[in-house]
This record gives sequence, structure tokens and C-alpha cells, in this order.
Amino acid sequence: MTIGLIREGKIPADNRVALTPTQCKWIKKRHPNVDVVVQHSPDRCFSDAEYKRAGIELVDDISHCDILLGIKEVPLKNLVPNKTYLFFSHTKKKQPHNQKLLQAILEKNITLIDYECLEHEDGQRIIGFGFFAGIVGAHNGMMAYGNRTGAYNLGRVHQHKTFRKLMHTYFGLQIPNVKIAVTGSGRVAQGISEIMNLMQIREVEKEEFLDREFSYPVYVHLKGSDLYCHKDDGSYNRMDFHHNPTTYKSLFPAYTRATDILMNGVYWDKNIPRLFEKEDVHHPDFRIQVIADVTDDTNGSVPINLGDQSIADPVYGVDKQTFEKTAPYVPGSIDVMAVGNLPNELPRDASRYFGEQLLKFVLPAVLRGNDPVIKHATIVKDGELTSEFSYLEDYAKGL
Ligand SMILES: NC(=O)c1ccc[n+]([C@@H]2O[C@H](COP(=O)([O-])OP(=O)(O)OC[C@H]3O[C@@H](n4cnc5c(N)ncnc54)[C@H](O)[C@@H]3O)[C@@H](O)[C@H]2O)c1
Repeated sequence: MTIGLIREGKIPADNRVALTPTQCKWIKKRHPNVDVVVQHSPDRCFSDAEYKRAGIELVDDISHCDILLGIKEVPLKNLVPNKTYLFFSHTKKKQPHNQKLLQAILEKNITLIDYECLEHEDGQRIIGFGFFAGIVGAHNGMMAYGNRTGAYNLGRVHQHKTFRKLMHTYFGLQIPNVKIAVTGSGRVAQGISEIMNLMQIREVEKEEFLDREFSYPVYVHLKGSDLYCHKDDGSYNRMDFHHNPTTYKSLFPAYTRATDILMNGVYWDKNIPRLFEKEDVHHPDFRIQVIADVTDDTNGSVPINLGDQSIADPVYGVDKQTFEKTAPYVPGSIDVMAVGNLPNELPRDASRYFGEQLLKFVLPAVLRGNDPVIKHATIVKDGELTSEFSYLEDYAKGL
């Protein structure tokens, strides 16, 4: 079997990759019947030369490969007929901008396995970039607070080649006595907590966080039952919340009066209550000055997320009275950091982390063949929608 790492074709080109040179080398050594080739790319965070040094063949033509690994949506013209692809297709929610992509995949008799649909038995996602989104998002949130208050100065993540180098810049950092709320229970929240700990910000209990001030910087980590309760009886049941989110309400408004910085990493869709409502901002005790919205849905769990910024310019202000977008760090506004491709600021670490999960959980299942995990994540098999994704039929027909 030959695995091919494709060149990212989406514009602007994504610099991440599914497997690092060392991981490719490891596969070849561990599985002598598997070959790995890499399509030339000028944009990847690991250069062609690094793959070559690891003994990996570089190619332009990938038509001899059995399995093609990418990251983002593959441009229609690049899709090779009759192949098996793994990438993030962003089609499972019938996203309008990717309708033509799914149609082309069907027409070209392709098999599409979507990373986003790879799940453990209990429904938890197997693979994702969330951890490094949390790392970069938390750094940017702390950077924004430093810029707003002038209390300290943090540079940009992408100025450092690796996470290890970034960590060293936190040495001696003097953070004032801020109170930070971290929300979420997945990889993003894990990444945010990592930065909190590296910056030696101390975790405290929620009651304490709500009731008192501290003479050192603190954070509270709020997960499912801390954030939501049933509207009728105040209870929380995870499965019930996932299935009937509209019957729940948010408990976060109390925290808006005790929090200086919100680091948001919750999973959200339009049926899940927002953390707080826009009107809460007008409450005289609303205290939040900076929001790092790593979840990043426009008008989503954070109602004053006014849309995406770029890595180059990650923060904007939101006027507390009019909710208009302003320049960042001006009086009377809240700073919002909202970027949809945060892991691209640390692409080498993010790729390594992604590749490790791929090697641990996905590659063995691919090699075994006929594996339920892969079956469950296969949206299209040989040009036909699988039964699990038959609900996409109308979308695939262009209706
Ligand atoms: N800005 C960025 O660059 C960026 C990058 C990665 C992820 N994200 C976003 O951050 C959010 C969190 O991502 P993550 O990587 O931590 O996810 P994850 O899959 O690691 O964790 C998601 C958590 O949400 C819970 N969950 C799953 N389905 C749910 C449902 N239907 N209702 C309620 N809760 C549910 C799970 O139990 C899990 O604890 C997502 O919205 C994701 O799109 C943003």
C-alpha cells in the first residue's frame, strides 16, 4: 500500500500536514509493506528537504497512491478519480460552500473518509487540532489583556518556530491579579489550561472564584455541569444535554461579574444556549474585558463575536453600548480574539500532534481494513454516499 501526503491546494495555502518526516519514516520502518510518498510543496511547515533527509520520496504525480492524506478541502481540479482520501471536507453539516466538492467526489468515484467523523465508541472525536488552537488562543488572549492594560508585553506566537521556544518566553512574565474563566471540556480547553499552568496562573474552585478576590492571578475551569443546567429542575445529564440542549440554560452569567478574561473552548451549535446574552454586557457589574473565543462561531456561544479575524490581525474591539466593531484596546469596548485557523501559528507542533493521533488510532484501523471506526467516518464509498450519510442526498444532488 502507498500513502501519499498531498500538497494543500486551498487558497490561502494551509501550512499544516498530516504526518511529519519522522512519522513517515516511522511508518515505513514499522510497516515494511507500506510506502509513504510526499507531494512537493513550497508552503508546508516541514520543507521538502526535511522529508528527503528522512528518506521519504518526493513526487509530483500522486496517481499511483492508494490513500491520499490532506488537511483542508481539496480543490475540485486536484481530485484524482477512484482514490481514497482523508481530509476535513466540511460537508457533513451541508455547508453550502462545499456542496460542489461533495458532488465532484461522487462523480469521480472517490472514497472520502472525513477526519471530523472519526469517533471513539462513545462519540468522542479521535483526531483534531484543538489542543494547539487552545495553546495559541490562550496566548493571544493573554497578549490582548497585556496590550489593553499595559501591564506586560507578550509577542506573537508565530514569531517562534516551536511550542518549546514559545514556552521559554514566559519566564519572568509578571501577570497582575486577573481572574480568568476557561470554558469547555475538549482538546481546546486542555490547550488553554496548559498555557494557564505554564504562565503559573493558579486554578481555583468555582465558589471561590465567584466570591472573592486574590492577590495572584487565578483561573477557573468550567465544564458541562458548571456551565449549563436543566431549565426545569436545575439538573445536568451529559447525554440528555447533548440530545436536548434547548431544554438547558447557561449558568455563565454569574461569572461575567467575576471574570476579567474569558477563554472560550466549548463545543457549540445553534441549539445550545449561549454563555451569556448581549444584554448582559450592559449590566453595570459586567466585568469581562478580553475574550479569547477559540470556539469562534460568529454570534455563537459568545454573542459579541462579530466574525473572524486573521492570524496577522487577531483582535478587535466591540463597543459595549452599540456592539459595533472598534479598534482593539480602546476605552468602552471589549477585546475579542477570534481566529478560525489558530493552529497555523504553531504548525509544526500542531502537525506532529495530529500525526501522533493518526498513527495511534487511525492508521492501524485503515491497515486492518473493514474497520467500524473507518466505516463510520466514510461519507462516500467508491462514488456512493454511505448509508450513514444518506441524509446528504439532497445536498449532493444540488437541491
Ligand atoms: N479557532 C480555531 O482555530 C479552532 C480550532 C479547533 C477547534 N475549534 C473549535 O473549538 C471547539 C471545541 O473543539 P475541541 O477540539 O475542544 O473539541 P473536542 O472534540 O476535543 O471536544 C468537544 C467537547 O464537547 C463535547 N461535545 C461533543 N458533542 C457535543 C454536543 N452535541 N453537545 C454538547 N457538547 C458536546 C464533548 O463531550 C467534548 O468534551 C469546537 O467548536 C471547534 O470547532 C476552533
